[in-house]
Amino acid sequence: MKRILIVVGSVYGSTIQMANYISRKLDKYGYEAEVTESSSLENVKKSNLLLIMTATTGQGDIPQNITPFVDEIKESQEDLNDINYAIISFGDSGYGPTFCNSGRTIQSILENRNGNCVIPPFEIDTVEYLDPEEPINIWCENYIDKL
Ligand SMILES: Cc1cc2nc3c(=O)[nH]c(=O)nc-3n(C[C@H](O)[C@H](O)[C@H](O)COP(=O)(O)O)c2cc1C
Repeated sequence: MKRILIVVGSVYGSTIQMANYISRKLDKYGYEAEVTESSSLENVKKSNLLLIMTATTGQGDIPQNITPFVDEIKESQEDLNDINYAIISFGDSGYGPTFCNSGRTIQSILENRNGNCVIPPFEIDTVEYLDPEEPINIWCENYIDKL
């Protein structure tokens, strides 16, 4: 069974709700998903896929709850070619140039460490959806078979 580690960056909790929602869906598809707000490279290596789901805070900043995790990846000297990852970002287009910047920053850190991006970065403009689960359903329809 494929293990998926979902690391969530959130300030107000809505991204955690979406992570729990996707986790339940992944379980139904036969994956073993774990949702966490704090993880480590060691944990990532025990999983088949690292799925980062993150909000953006401040002016394009990464939520504090995942900065230790992101810093560990950034400061690691390892080649992370064995690590498969995907990123789903949540933001608000009203923030203009910093829209979903947290996900973009993490994407570039993982690219620099040579991680293996298995699904194109997916950016959700939360103000576009009345039903917050809708973009998650779209992501699953498009990509679940690529996990
Ligand atoms: C103080 C504050 C700053 C924000 N800054 C940004 C930003 O720079 N870029 C962006 O795309 N969204 C920004 N957002 C929107 C959040 O990323 C978005 O609402 C997200 O869904 C919140 O997720 P959470 O409930 O998990 O924290 C900001 C929201 C707040 C309240």
